[in-house]
Amino acid sequence: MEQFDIAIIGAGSGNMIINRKFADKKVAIIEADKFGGTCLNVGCIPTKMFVGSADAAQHVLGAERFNLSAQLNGVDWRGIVSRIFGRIDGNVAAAEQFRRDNDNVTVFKSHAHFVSDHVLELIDAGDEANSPAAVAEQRISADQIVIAAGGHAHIPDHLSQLPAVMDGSVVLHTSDDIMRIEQLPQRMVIIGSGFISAEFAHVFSSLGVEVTVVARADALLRRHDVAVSQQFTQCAVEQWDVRLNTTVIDIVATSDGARVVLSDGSAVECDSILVAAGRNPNTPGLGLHNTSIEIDEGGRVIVDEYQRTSAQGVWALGDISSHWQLKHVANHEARVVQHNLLNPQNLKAARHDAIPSGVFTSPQIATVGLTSAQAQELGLDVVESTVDYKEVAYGWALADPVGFCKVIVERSSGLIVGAHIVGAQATTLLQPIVQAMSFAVPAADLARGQYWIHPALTEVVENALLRVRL
Ligand SMILES: Cc1cc2nc3c(=O)[nH]c(=O)nc-3n(C[C@H](O)[C@H](O)[C@H](O)COP(=O)(O)OP(=O)(O)OC[C@H]3O[C@@H](n4cnc5c(N)ncnc54)[C@H](O)[C@@H]3O)c2cc1C
Ligand SMILES: NC(=O)c1ccc[n+]([C@@H]2O[C@H](COP(=O)([O-])OP(=O)(O)OC[C@H]3O[C@@H](n4cnc5c(N)ncnc54)[C@H](O)[C@@H]3O)[C@@H](O)[C@H]2O)c1
Repeated sequence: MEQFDIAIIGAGSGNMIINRKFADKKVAIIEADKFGGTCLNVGCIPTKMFVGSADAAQHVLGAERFNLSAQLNGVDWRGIVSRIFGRIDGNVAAAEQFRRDNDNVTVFKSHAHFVSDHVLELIDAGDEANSPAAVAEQRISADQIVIAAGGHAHIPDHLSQLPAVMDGSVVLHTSDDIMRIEQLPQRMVIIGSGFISAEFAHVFSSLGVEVTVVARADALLRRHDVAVSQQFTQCAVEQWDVRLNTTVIDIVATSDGARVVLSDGSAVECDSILVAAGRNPNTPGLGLHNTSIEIDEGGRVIVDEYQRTSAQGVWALGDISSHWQLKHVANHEARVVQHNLLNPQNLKAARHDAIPSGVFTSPQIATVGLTSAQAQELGLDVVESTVDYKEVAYGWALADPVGFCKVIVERSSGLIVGAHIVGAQATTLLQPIVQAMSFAVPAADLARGQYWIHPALTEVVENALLRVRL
Protein backbone atom coordinates (compact mmCIF):
# COMPACT_ATOMS: atom_id res chain seq x y z
CA MET A 1 0.00 0.00 0.00
CA GLU A 2 1.43 3.36 -1.03
CA GLN A 3 1.97 5.78 1.86
CA PHE A 4 1.50 9.56 1.56
CA ASP A 5 2.11 12.45 3.92
CA ILE A 6 -1.14 14.14 2.85
CA ALA A 7 -4.18 12.91 0.90
CA ILE A 8 -6.82 15.35 -0.30
CA ILE A 9 -10.24 14.04 -1.31
CA GLY A 10 -11.79 16.41 -3.85
CA ALA A 11 -10.09 18.80 -6.26
CA GLY A 12 -12.56 21.66 -5.90
CA SER A 13 -11.45 23.97 -3.08
CA GLY A 14 -9.21 21.11 -1.88
CA ASN A 15 -7.01 21.65 -4.92
CA MET A 16 -5.89 25.09 -3.71
CA ILE A 17 -4.19 23.77 -0.55
CA ILE A 18 -0.98 22.48 -2.08
CA ASN A 19 1.63 25.07 -3.00
CA ARG A 20 5.42 25.38 -2.96
CA LYS A 21 5.48 25.22 0.85
CA PHE A 22 4.41 21.56 0.54
CA ALA A 23 7.31 20.67 -1.78
CA ASP A 24 8.82 18.27 0.76
CA LYS A 25 5.52 16.43 1.32
CA LYS A 26 4.32 13.47 -0.66
CA VAL A 27 0.75 14.35 -1.61
CA ALA A 28 -2.16 12.44 -3.15
CA ILE A 29 -5.07 14.33 -4.71
CA ILE A 30 -8.08 12.13 -5.37
CA GLU A 31 -10.80 13.47 -7.63
CA ALA A 32 -13.72 11.35 -8.82
CA ASP A 33 -14.85 13.77 -11.48
CA LYS A 34 -13.50 17.08 -12.81
CA PHE A 35 -10.84 19.33 -11.35
CA GLY A 36 -12.31 22.62 -10.16
CA GLY A 37 -15.31 20.95 -8.50
CA THR A 38 -18.76 22.50 -8.35
CA CYS A 39 -17.82 26.18 -8.57
CA LEU A 40 -15.83 25.97 -11.78
CA ASN A 41 -17.76 23.23 -13.59
CA VAL A 42 -21.41 23.54 -12.62
CA GLY A 43 -21.69 26.33 -10.04
CA CYS A 44 -20.63 29.91 -9.43
CA ILE A 45 -18.61 30.53 -12.56
CA PRO A 46 -20.78 29.17 -15.38
CA THR A 47 -23.97 30.46 -13.71
CA LYS A 48 -22.55 33.96 -13.48
CA MET A 49 -21.43 33.79 -17.11
CA PHE A 50 -25.02 32.89 -18.07
CA VAL A 51 -26.17 35.76 -15.84
CA GLY A 52 -23.90 37.99 -17.94
CA SER A 53 -25.93 37.09 -21.04
CA ALA A 54 -29.19 37.45 -19.11
CA ASP A 55 -28.25 40.89 -17.78
CA ALA A 56 -27.28 42.02 -21.28
CA ALA A 57 -30.67 40.84 -22.56
CA GLN A 58 -32.38 42.74 -19.73
CA HIS A 59 -30.59 45.94 -20.75
CA VAL A 60 -32.07 45.58 -24.20
CA LEU A 61 -35.51 44.59 -22.94
CA GLY A 62 -35.53 47.51 -20.48
CA ALA A 63 -34.18 50.09 -22.90
CA GLU A 64 -37.46 51.96 -23.02
CA ARG A 65 -36.87 53.15 -19.45
CA PHE A 66 -33.99 55.15 -20.85
CA ASN A 67 -36.01 56.48 -23.79
CA LEU A 68 -34.26 54.13 -26.13
CA SER A 69 -35.83 51.87 -28.67
CA ALA A 70 -34.17 48.46 -28.86
CA GLN A 71 -35.15 44.91 -29.65
CA LEU A 72 -33.73 41.55 -28.70
CA ASN A 73 -33.69 39.90 -32.08
CA GLY A 74 -32.45 36.48 -31.13
CA VAL A 75 -30.65 34.29 -28.64
CA ASP A 76 -27.85 32.00 -29.79
CA TRP A 77 -28.12 29.43 -27.01
CA ARG A 78 -25.54 27.06 -28.52
CA GLY A 79 -23.18 30.00 -28.91
CA ILE A 80 -23.63 31.02 -25.26
CA VAL A 81 -23.07 27.45 -24.06
CA SER A 82 -19.97 26.92 -26.15
CA ARG A 83 -18.47 30.30 -25.24
CA ILE A 84 -18.95 29.61 -21.52
CA PHE A 85 -17.86 25.99 -21.40
CA GLY A 86 -15.15 26.51 -24.00
CA ARG A 87 -13.52 28.83 -21.50
CA ILE A 88 -14.26 26.70 -18.44
CA ASP A 89 -13.32 23.29 -19.86
CA GLY A 90 -9.92 24.60 -20.91
CA ASN A 91 -9.26 25.81 -17.36
CA VAL A 92 -10.37 22.48 -15.89
CA ALA A 93 -7.94 20.56 -18.09
CA ALA A 94 -5.13 23.02 -17.28
CA ALA A 95 -5.76 22.73 -13.53
CA GLU A 96 -5.49 18.95 -13.69
CA GLN A 97 -2.37 19.05 -15.86
CA PHE A 98 -0.74 21.55 -13.49
CA ARG A 99 -1.19 19.09 -10.63
CA ARG A 100 0.04 16.14 -12.66
CA ASP A 101 3.18 18.16 -13.39
CA ASN A 102 3.93 18.62 -9.65
CA ASP A 103 6.74 16.15 -8.81
CA ASN A 104 5.53 15.58 -5.27
CA VAL A 105 1.82 15.15 -6.15
CA THR A 106 0.07 12.02 -7.44
CA VAL A 107 -3.34 12.59 -9.00
CA PHE A 108 -5.84 9.75 -8.72
CA LYS A 109 -8.98 10.05 -10.86
CA SER A 110 -10.92 7.82 -8.47
CA HIS A 111 -13.64 7.76 -5.89
CA ALA A 112 -12.10 7.72 -2.40
CA HIS A 113 -13.69 5.55 0.26
CA PHE A 114 -12.40 5.35 3.85
CA VAL A 115 -11.42 1.88 5.03
CA SER A 116 -10.16 3.25 8.36
CA ASP A 117 -9.19 6.68 9.68
CA HIS A 118 -6.03 6.84 7.55
CA VAL A 119 -6.56 4.29 4.79
CA LEU A 120 -8.47 5.05 1.62
CA GLU A 121 -9.74 2.66 -0.99
CA LEU A 122 -9.70 4.13 -4.49
CA ILE A 123 -12.65 2.86 -6.44
CA ASP A 124 -12.67 2.74 -10.24
CA ALA A 125 -9.02 3.68 -10.20
CA GLY A 126 -8.75 2.63 -13.81
CA ASP A 127 -7.71 5.96 -15.27
CA GLU A 128 -4.70 5.23 -17.44
CA ALA A 129 -3.04 8.44 -16.31
CA ASN A 130 -2.72 7.01 -12.78
CA SER A 131 0.55 5.35 -11.91
CA PRO A 132 0.32 1.58 -12.61
CA ALA A 133 1.37 0.82 -9.04
CA ALA A 134 -1.43 2.91 -7.62
CA VAL A 135 -4.04 1.36 -9.89
CA ALA A 136 -2.96 -2.14 -9.00
CA GLU A 137 -2.86 -1.47 -5.29
CA GLN A 138 -6.22 0.38 -5.02
CA ARG A 139 -5.50 1.43 -1.43
CA ILE A 140 -3.39 4.26 -0.08
CA SER A 141 -2.70 5.55 3.40
CA ALA A 142 -1.84 9.05 4.57
CA ASP A 143 -0.77 10.69 7.83
CA GLN A 144 -3.03 13.66 7.16
CA ILE A 145 -6.28 13.47 5.16
CA VAL A 146 -8.34 16.44 3.99
CA ILE A 147 -11.96 15.80 3.11
CA ALA A 148 -13.03 18.42 0.56
CA ALA A 149 -15.64 16.30 -1.18
CA GLY A 150 -18.38 18.95 -1.52
CA GLY A 151 -22.07 18.31 -2.01
CA HIS A 152 -24.64 17.33 -4.62
CA ALA A 153 -28.06 18.50 -5.79
CA HIS A 154 -30.92 17.12 -3.72
CA ILE A 155 -33.90 15.69 -5.59
CA PRO A 156 -36.71 15.13 -3.08
CA ASP A 157 -38.10 11.57 -3.00
CA HIS A 158 -41.63 12.74 -3.82
CA LEU A 159 -40.25 13.86 -7.20
CA SER A 160 -37.67 11.18 -7.98
CA GLN A 161 -40.20 8.45 -7.21
CA LEU A 162 -42.93 9.71 -9.54
CA PRO A 163 -43.72 7.03 -12.17
CA ALA A 164 -42.84 9.26 -15.15
CA VAL A 165 -39.49 10.07 -13.58
CA MET A 166 -38.78 6.46 -12.64
CA ASP A 167 -39.56 5.16 -16.15
CA GLY A 168 -37.47 7.90 -17.75
CA SER A 169 -40.29 9.51 -19.75
CA VAL A 170 -39.68 12.78 -17.88
CA VAL A 171 -36.23 14.13 -17.07
CA LEU A 172 -35.64 16.19 -13.94
CA HIS A 173 -32.75 18.56 -14.57
CA THR A 174 -30.57 20.02 -11.84
CA SER A 175 -27.99 22.78 -11.94
CA ASP A 176 -25.49 20.04 -12.90
CA ASP A 177 -26.89 19.58 -16.40
CA ILE A 178 -29.31 22.43 -17.16
CA MET A 179 -26.55 24.69 -18.46
CA ARG A 180 -25.54 22.20 -21.14
CA ILE A 181 -28.96 21.30 -22.56
CA GLU A 182 -29.03 21.10 -26.35
CA GLN A 183 -31.78 23.62 -26.98
CA LEU A 184 -33.27 26.54 -25.15
CA PRO A 185 -36.66 25.30 -23.89
CA GLN A 186 -39.82 27.29 -24.49
CA ARG A 187 -41.40 26.69 -21.07
CA MET A 188 -39.57 25.73 -17.91
CA VAL A 189 -40.86 24.80 -14.47
CA ILE A 190 -38.44 25.46 -11.61
CA ILE A 191 -39.15 23.62 -8.36
CA GLY A 192 -37.74 25.39 -5.29
CA SER A 193 -37.30 29.04 -4.40
CA GLY A 194 -33.79 29.53 -3.07
CA PHE A 195 -30.54 30.74 -4.65
CA ILE A 196 -30.44 28.42 -7.65
CA SER A 197 -34.11 28.91 -8.51
CA ALA A 198 -33.74 32.70 -8.38
CA GLU A 199 -30.63 32.75 -10.56
CA PHE A 200 -31.88 30.33 -13.22
CA ALA A 201 -35.33 31.96 -13.36
CA HIS A 202 -33.52 35.19 -14.24
CA VAL A 203 -31.23 33.50 -16.78
CA PHE A 204 -33.87 31.52 -18.66
CA SER A 205 -36.63 34.12 -18.59
CA SER A 206 -34.24 36.81 -19.85
CA LEU A 207 -33.34 34.54 -22.75
CA GLY A 208 -37.01 34.20 -23.66
CA VAL A 209 -38.14 31.09 -21.79
CA GLU A 210 -41.56 31.18 -20.06
CA VAL A 211 -40.64 30.38 -16.47
CA THR A 212 -42.91 29.04 -13.74
CA VAL A 213 -41.49 28.95 -10.20
CA VAL A 214 -43.12 26.51 -7.77
CA ALA A 215 -42.49 27.47 -4.14
CA ARG A 216 -43.78 25.56 -1.19
CA ALA A 217 -43.59 28.66 1.05
CA ASP A 218 -45.43 31.97 0.85
CA ALA A 219 -42.38 33.89 -0.39
CA LEU A 220 -39.23 33.36 -2.45
CA LEU A 221 -35.77 33.51 -0.82
CA ARG A 222 -37.54 33.25 2.50
CA ARG A 223 -34.33 32.72 4.48
CA HIS A 224 -33.31 36.25 3.57
CA ASP A 225 -34.35 39.32 5.52
CA VAL A 226 -38.10 39.80 5.23
CA ALA A 227 -37.67 43.11 3.38
CA VAL A 228 -35.53 41.36 0.75
CA SER A 229 -37.80 38.36 0.48
CA GLN A 230 -40.90 40.52 0.10
CA GLN A 231 -39.38 42.85 -2.47
CA PHE A 232 -37.89 39.98 -4.47
CA THR A 233 -41.15 38.01 -4.41
CA GLN A 234 -43.00 41.06 -5.70
CA CYS A 235 -40.46 41.52 -8.52
CA ALA A 236 -40.61 37.80 -9.31
CA VAL A 237 -44.40 37.81 -9.61
CA GLU A 238 -44.07 40.63 -12.14
CA GLN A 239 -41.51 38.70 -14.21
CA TRP A 240 -42.43 35.03 -13.92
CA ASP A 241 -45.41 32.79 -13.23
CA VAL A 242 -44.88 32.28 -9.49
CA ARG A 243 -46.90 29.67 -7.60
CA LEU A 244 -46.56 30.25 -3.85
CA ASN A 245 -47.67 27.81 -1.13
CA THR A 246 -47.65 25.11 -3.77
CA THR A 247 -46.06 21.71 -4.19
CA VAL A 248 -45.74 19.35 -7.12
CA ILE A 249 -47.99 16.33 -6.72
CA ASP A 250 -47.45 14.65 -10.09
CA ILE A 251 -45.60 14.98 -13.36
CA VAL A 252 -46.80 13.26 -16.50
CA ALA A 253 -45.15 12.99 -19.88
CA THR A 254 -46.88 14.72 -22.80
CA SER A 255 -46.23 14.65 -26.54
CA ASP A 256 -44.04 17.75 -26.33
CA GLY A 257 -42.73 17.65 -22.79
CA ALA A 258 -44.41 17.31 -19.44
CA ARG A 259 -47.42 18.39 -17.41
CA VAL A 260 -46.60 19.37 -13.84
CA VAL A 261 -49.62 18.89 -11.59
CA LEU A 262 -49.68 21.19 -8.55
CA SER A 263 -51.24 20.91 -5.12
CA ASP A 264 -53.73 23.74 -5.85
CA GLY A 265 -55.30 21.57 -8.58
CA SER A 266 -53.73 23.46 -11.47
CA ALA A 267 -51.24 22.08 -13.98
CA VAL A 268 -48.39 23.65 -15.93
CA GLU A 269 -47.31 22.44 -19.36
CA CYS A 270 -43.58 22.67 -19.98
CA ASP A 271 -40.73 21.19 -21.93
CA SER A 272 -38.11 21.39 -19.20
CA ILE A 273 -38.11 20.91 -15.41
CA LEU A 274 -35.36 22.16 -13.12
CA VAL A 275 -35.21 20.94 -9.53
CA ALA A 276 -33.52 23.49 -7.24
CA ALA A 277 -34.36 22.05 -3.84
CA GLY A 278 -31.08 22.41 -1.97
CA ARG A 279 -27.78 20.55 -1.89
CA ASN A 280 -26.62 17.77 0.43
CA PRO A 281 -23.08 16.97 1.55
CA ASN A 282 -21.33 14.10 -0.25
CA THR A 283 -20.83 12.05 2.92
CA PRO A 284 -22.80 8.98 1.79
CA GLY A 285 -20.34 6.82 -0.12
CA LEU A 286 -17.28 8.12 1.71
CA GLY A 287 -17.21 5.10 4.03
CA LEU A 288 -17.20 7.25 7.15
CA HIS A 289 -18.83 4.41 9.11
CA ASN A 290 -15.41 2.73 8.94
CA THR A 291 -13.83 5.66 10.77
CA SER A 292 -14.14 7.75 13.91
CA ILE A 293 -15.17 10.79 11.81
CA GLU A 294 -18.50 12.10 13.08
CA ILE A 295 -21.27 13.65 11.02
CA ASP A 296 -24.20 15.80 12.14
CA GLU A 297 -27.93 15.27 11.54
CA GLY A 298 -27.64 17.05 8.18
CA GLY A 299 -24.93 14.60 7.03
CA ARG A 300 -22.15 17.20 7.34
CA VAL A 301 -18.74 16.19 8.67
CA ILE A 302 -18.37 17.80 12.09
CA VAL A 303 -15.31 20.03 12.42
CA ASP A 304 -13.95 22.25 15.18
CA GLU A 305 -12.80 25.83 14.70
CA TYR A 306 -9.50 24.59 13.22
CA GLN A 307 -11.35 22.46 10.63
CA ARG A 308 -10.29 19.26 12.46
CA THR A 309 -12.69 16.33 12.35
CA SER A 310 -13.14 13.97 15.30
CA ALA A 311 -10.42 11.68 13.83
CA GLN A 312 -6.88 12.82 14.54
CA GLY A 313 -5.08 14.00 11.41
CA VAL A 314 -8.28 14.23 9.37
CA TRP A 315 -9.55 17.66 8.30
CA ALA A 316 -12.62 18.80 6.40
CA LEU A 317 -13.63 21.95 4.57
CA GLY A 318 -16.24 23.41 2.25
CA ASP A 319 -19.69 22.05 1.45
CA ILE A 320 -18.95 18.63 3.00
CA SER A 321 -18.72 20.20 6.46
CA SER A 322 -19.77 23.83 6.30
CA HIS A 323 -23.08 25.43 7.23
CA TRP A 324 -22.41 27.96 4.45
CA GLN A 325 -22.46 26.42 0.98
CA LEU A 326 -20.50 29.28 -0.52
CA LYS A 327 -17.27 29.24 -2.47
CA HIS A 328 -15.64 32.10 -0.56
CA VAL A 329 -16.28 30.17 2.68
CA ALA A 330 -14.79 26.97 1.21
CA ASN A 331 -11.78 28.99 0.01
CA HIS A 332 -11.27 30.52 3.47
CA GLU A 333 -11.53 27.12 5.13
CA ALA A 334 -9.03 25.70 2.62
CA ARG A 335 -6.57 28.46 3.55
CA VAL A 336 -7.08 27.62 7.24
CA VAL A 337 -6.41 23.91 6.59
CA GLN A 338 -3.38 24.84 4.48
CA HIS A 339 -1.93 26.86 7.38
CA ASN A 340 -2.76 24.22 9.96
CA LEU A 341 -1.18 21.37 7.98
CA LEU A 342 2.05 23.38 7.87
CA ASN A 343 1.87 24.77 11.42
CA PRO A 344 0.62 22.03 13.76
CA GLN A 345 1.97 23.92 16.79
CA ASN A 346 0.30 27.20 15.84
CA LEU A 347 -3.19 26.38 14.60
CA LYS A 348 -5.35 29.06 13.04
CA ALA A 349 -9.13 29.15 13.63
CA ALA A 350 -11.59 29.62 10.79
CA ARG A 351 -13.60 32.84 10.85
CA HIS A 352 -17.29 32.49 10.28
CA ASP A 353 -18.54 35.97 11.09
CA ALA A 354 -19.67 38.60 8.57
CA ILE A 355 -20.06 36.07 5.75
CA PRO A 356 -21.66 37.82 2.79
CA SER A 357 -23.58 36.23 -0.04
CA GLY A 358 -25.06 37.40 -3.30
CA VAL A 359 -27.94 36.16 -5.40
CA PHE A 360 -27.28 37.07 -9.02
CA THR A 361 -30.88 37.36 -10.09
CA SER A 362 -33.13 40.23 -11.12
CA PRO A 363 -32.88 42.42 -9.13
CA GLN A 364 -29.50 41.46 -7.68
CA ILE A 365 -29.37 40.75 -3.94
CA ALA A 366 -26.54 40.93 -1.41
CA THR A 367 -26.67 40.18 2.27
CA VAL A 368 -24.40 39.96 5.29
CA GLY A 369 -24.96 39.31 8.98
CA LEU A 370 -28.26 39.18 10.81
CA THR A 371 -31.73 39.63 9.43
CA SER A 372 -34.17 41.76 11.43
CA ALA A 373 -35.86 38.57 12.67
CA GLN A 374 -32.56 37.06 13.81
CA ALA A 375 -31.58 40.26 15.64
CA GLN A 376 -34.93 40.15 17.41
CA GLU A 377 -34.56 36.45 18.28
CA LEU A 378 -31.19 37.20 19.81
CA GLY A 379 -32.78 39.98 21.88
CA LEU A 380 -30.46 42.62 20.41
CA ASP A 381 -31.41 46.28 20.76
CA VAL A 382 -30.94 47.46 17.18
CA VAL A 383 -31.71 50.45 15.00
CA GLU A 384 -32.60 49.94 11.35
CA SER A 385 -32.33 52.28 8.44
CA THR A 386 -33.34 51.85 4.80
CA VAL A 387 -32.62 54.08 1.82
CA ASP A 388 -34.12 53.43 -1.60
CA TYR A 389 -32.05 53.66 -4.77
CA LYS A 390 -34.56 56.19 -6.03
CA GLU A 391 -33.46 58.55 -3.23
CA VAL A 392 -29.90 58.90 -4.57
CA ALA A 393 -28.66 60.44 -7.80
CA TYR A 394 -27.26 57.30 -9.36
CA GLY A 395 -30.48 55.49 -8.58
CA TRP A 396 -32.16 58.14 -10.74
CA ALA A 397 -29.58 57.51 -13.45
CA LEU A 398 -30.34 53.79 -13.38
CA ALA A 399 -34.08 54.44 -13.25
CA ASP A 400 -34.23 51.75 -10.57
CA PRO A 401 -37.65 51.75 -8.90
CA VAL A 402 -37.14 48.81 -6.51
CA GLY A 403 -33.60 48.88 -5.10
CA PHE A 404 -32.80 49.61 -1.48
CA CYS A 405 -30.07 49.33 1.12
CA LYS A 406 -31.03 48.33 4.65
CA VAL A 407 -28.60 48.38 7.57
CA ILE A 408 -29.14 46.99 11.06
CA VAL A 409 -26.99 48.56 13.78
CA GLU A 410 -26.59 47.60 17.44
CA ARG A 411 -27.60 50.60 19.53
CA SER A 412 -25.07 50.19 22.33
CA SER A 413 -21.94 49.66 20.21
CA GLY A 414 -22.94 51.43 17.02
CA LEU A 415 -21.65 48.39 15.12
CA ILE A 416 -23.38 47.07 12.02
CA VAL A 417 -24.82 43.61 12.68
CA GLY A 418 -26.54 43.10 9.33
CA ALA A 419 -27.06 44.67 5.92
CA HIS A 420 -29.22 43.76 2.96
CA ILE A 421 -29.17 45.30 -0.50
CA VAL A 422 -31.53 44.72 -3.39
CA GLY A 423 -30.88 46.27 -6.79
CA ALA A 424 -28.22 46.92 -9.40
CA GLN A 425 -24.63 46.22 -8.29
CA ALA A 426 -25.86 45.05 -4.86
CA THR A 427 -23.00 42.54 -4.47
CA THR A 428 -20.41 45.24 -5.11
CA LEU A 429 -22.13 47.84 -2.95
CA LEU A 430 -22.18 45.52 0.06
CA GLN A 431 -18.41 45.13 0.33
CA PRO A 432 -17.65 48.28 2.43
CA ILE A 433 -20.18 47.04 4.96
CA VAL A 434 -18.58 43.58 5.06
CA GLN A 435 -15.27 45.33 5.66
CA ALA A 436 -16.67 47.47 8.48
CA MET A 437 -18.21 44.42 10.15
CA SER A 438 -15.00 42.40 9.79
CA PHE A 439 -12.84 45.15 11.29
CA ALA A 440 -15.42 46.36 13.85
CA VAL A 441 -15.73 49.84 12.36
CA PRO A 442 -18.84 51.58 13.78
CA ALA A 443 -21.54 52.62 11.31
CA ALA A 444 -20.95 56.32 12.03
CA ASP A 445 -17.20 56.04 11.34
CA LEU A 446 -17.82 54.13 8.12
CA ALA A 447 -20.25 56.84 7.01
CA ARG A 448 -18.21 59.91 7.92
CA GLY A 449 -14.63 58.64 8.24
CA GLN A 450 -14.04 58.52 4.49
CA TYR A 451 -15.00 60.16 1.21
CA TRP A 452 -17.74 58.55 -0.87
CA ILE A 453 -17.54 59.26 -4.59
CA HIS A 454 -20.34 61.56 -5.72
CA PRO A 455 -22.71 60.72 -7.29
CA ALA A 456 -21.86 57.02 -7.31
CA LEU A 457 -24.39 54.37 -6.32
CA THR A 458 -22.38 53.85 -3.13
CA GLU A 459 -24.23 56.91 -1.83
CA VAL A 460 -27.16 54.60 -1.14
CA VAL A 461 -24.95 52.81 1.41
CA GLU A 462 -23.57 56.09 2.79
CA ASN A 463 -27.07 57.51 3.24
CA ALA A 464 -28.41 54.35 4.89
CA LEU A 465 -25.54 54.60 7.41
CA LEU A 466 -26.09 58.33 7.96
CA ARG A 467 -29.77 57.77 8.60
CA VAL A 468 -29.09 55.45 11.56
CA ARG A 469 -30.31 57.24 14.71
CA LEU A 470 -28.74 55.61 17.75
C1 LIG B 1 -25.52 26.34 -9.49
C2 LIG B 1 -24.63 26.80 -8.36
C3 LIG B 1 -24.23 28.12 -8.30
C4 LIG B 1 -23.42 28.54 -7.27
N1 LIG B 1 -23.07 29.86 -7.23
C5 LIG B 1 -22.30 30.29 -6.22
C6 LIG B 1 -21.90 31.65 -6.16
O1 LIG B 1 -22.24 32.46 -7.03
N2 LIG B 1 -21.14 32.06 -5.13
C7 LIG B 1 -20.75 31.19 -4.15
O2 LIG B 1 -20.06 31.62 -3.22
N3 LIG B 1 -21.11 29.89 -4.18
C8 LIG B 1 -21.87 29.43 -5.19
N4 LIG B 1 -22.22 28.12 -5.23
C9 LIG B 1 -21.74 27.22 -4.16
C10 LIG B 1 -20.28 26.78 -4.44
O3 LIG B 1 -20.19 26.26 -5.73
C11 LIG B 1 -19.85 25.74 -3.42
O4 LIG B 1 -20.06 26.24 -2.12
C12 LIG B 1 -18.38 25.39 -3.56
O5 LIG B 1 -18.05 25.07 -4.88
C13 LIG B 1 -18.02 24.23 -2.62
O6 LIG B 1 -16.67 23.88 -2.81
P1 LIG B 1 -16.10 22.53 -2.21
O7 LIG B 1 -14.66 22.52 -2.55
O8 LIG B 1 -16.52 22.36 -0.82
O9 LIG B 1 -16.82 21.37 -3.03
P2 LIG B 1 -16.79 21.02 -4.57
O10 LIG B 1 -16.38 22.17 -5.40
O11 LIG B 1 -18.09 20.40 -4.86
O12 LIG B 1 -15.60 19.96 -4.71
C14 LIG B 1 -15.75 18.66 -4.23
C15 LIG B 1 -15.03 17.73 -5.18
O13 LIG B 1 -14.91 16.45 -4.56
C16 LIG B 1 -15.12 15.45 -5.52
N5 LIG B 1 -15.54 14.26 -4.78
C17 LIG B 1 -16.68 14.07 -4.07
N6 LIG B 1 -16.67 12.88 -3.43
C18 LIG B 1 -15.48 12.31 -3.75
C19 LIG B 1 -14.86 11.08 -3.41
N7 LIG B 1 -15.45 10.22 -2.58
N8 LIG B 1 -13.64 10.79 -3.93
C20 LIG B 1 -13.01 11.67 -4.76
N9 LIG B 1 -13.55 12.85 -5.10
C21 LIG B 1 -14.75 13.17 -4.61
C22 LIG B 1 -16.19 16.02 -6.44
O14 LIG B 1 -16.15 15.40 -7.71
C23 LIG B 1 -15.78 17.50 -6.49
O15 LIG B 1 -14.93 17.76 -7.59
C24 LIG B 1 -23.00 27.64 -6.27
C25 LIG B 1 -23.39 26.30 -6.34
C26 LIG B 1 -24.20 25.88 -7.37
C27 LIG B 1 -24.60 24.44 -7.44
N1 LIG C 1 -24.96 33.11 -5.65
C1 LIG C 1 -24.65 32.17 -4.76
O1 LIG C 1 -23.89 32.36 -3.82
C2 LIG C 1 -25.23 30.80 -4.92
C3 LIG C 1 -25.93 30.45 -6.07
C4 LIG C 1 -26.45 29.17 -6.16
C5 LIG C 1 -26.29 28.28 -5.13
N2 LIG C 1 -25.60 28.66 -4.02
C6 LIG C 1 -25.44 27.75 -2.88
O2 LIG C 1 -25.99 26.49 -3.20
C7 LIG C 1 -26.95 26.13 -2.22
C8 LIG C 1 -28.02 25.32 -2.85
O3 LIG C 1 -28.88 26.14 -3.63
P1 LIG C 1 -30.43 25.83 -3.73
O4 LIG C 1 -31.11 26.96 -4.37
O5 LIG C 1 -30.60 24.46 -4.28
O6 LIG C 1 -30.81 25.70 -2.19
P2 LIG C 1 -31.51 26.71 -1.18
O7 LIG C 1 -31.31 26.11 0.14
O8 LIG C 1 -31.11 28.10 -1.43
O9 LIG C 1 -33.05 26.61 -1.59
C9 LIG C 1 -33.68 25.35 -1.60
C10 LIG C 1 -35.13 25.56 -1.98
O10 LIG C 1 -35.72 24.29 -2.21
C11 LIG C 1 -36.94 24.22 -1.47
N3 LIG C 1 -37.17 22.83 -1.17
C12 LIG C 1 -36.41 22.02 -0.39
N4 LIG C 1 -36.98 20.79 -0.33
C13 LIG C 1 -38.08 20.82 -1.10
C14 LIG C 1 -39.08 19.89 -1.43
N5 LIG C 1 -39.06 18.66 -0.94
N6 LIG C 1 -40.08 20.29 -2.24
C15 LIG C 1 -40.12 21.54 -2.72
N7 LIG C 1 -39.20 22.48 -2.45
C16 LIG C 1 -38.21 22.12 -1.64
C17 LIG C 1 -36.72 25.11 -0.28
O11 LIG C 1 -37.96 25.52 0.26
C18 LIG C 1 -35.95 26.26 -0.91
O12 LIG C 1 -36.81 27.14 -1.53
C19 LIG C 1 -27.44 27.44 -1.64
O13 LIG C 1 -27.90 27.29 -0.34
C20 LIG C 1 -26.22 28.32 -1.71
O14 LIG C 1 -25.48 28.20 -0.52
C21 LIG C 1 -25.08 29.90 -3.89
